[in-house]
Amino acid sequence: MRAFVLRARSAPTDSKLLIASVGQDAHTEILAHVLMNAIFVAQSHREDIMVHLVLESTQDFSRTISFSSNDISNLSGFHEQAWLEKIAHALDKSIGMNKEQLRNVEPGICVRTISFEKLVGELAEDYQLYMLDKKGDFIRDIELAANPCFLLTDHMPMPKKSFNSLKRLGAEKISLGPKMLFASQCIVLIHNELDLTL
Ligand SMILES: C[S@@+](CC[C@H](N)C(=O)[O-])C[C@H]1O[C@@H](n2cnc3c(N)ncnc32)[C@H](O)[C@@H]1O
Repeated sequence: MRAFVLRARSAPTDSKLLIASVGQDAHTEILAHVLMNAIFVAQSHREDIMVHLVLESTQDFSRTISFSSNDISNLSGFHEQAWLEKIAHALDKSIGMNKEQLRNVEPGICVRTISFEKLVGELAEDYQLYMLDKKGDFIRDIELAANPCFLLTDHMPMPKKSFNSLKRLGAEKISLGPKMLFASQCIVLIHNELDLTL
């Protein structure tokens, strides 16, 4: 299983705001781009991929929306709008949830009121964590674990205090090269590196 976590610090947990923020300062289109590139290939989808989107601009709790590529069905198309609809629907389903609860939204999609820190603490039990960082070890100079989980951010960088807790969880910093890329572009390159080793 390959997992990707997008820490979307500027993404609203209100579905209407989320949709209204496409192309605006919060750049919520990033979430759809990440899902597109993590899960789809031409005319098909990848197997054994988990994507966790953590939306942190909230009045109550962060929302972690998790997508399992093996189980998702009835998407309305291979496009960003289809993913934004799924995210908005999950957010609507999460209204009224208390802290650290889970709700199944539909096959392959669930929403939880857990924080980024709590999520990565759980993931560290099953995955080797890799934090994407231009100053990390170049991806081709290391051997990636069989069960990698890649941690990315939106346009707002990871807060400094998160680095120490991630280090304690064994997270390694990896780089994809000298250019600052979008999170979704990082995902394409990571998939390709792993595809080449299969
Ligand atoms: C648009 S970047 C985030 C930019 C953010 N303002 C910053 O300064 O970190 C989105 C994500 O891609 C990762 N990223 C972008 N280019 C990268 C590269 N060349 N190597 C590794 N990670 C990269 C960043 O670490 C971040 O997780």
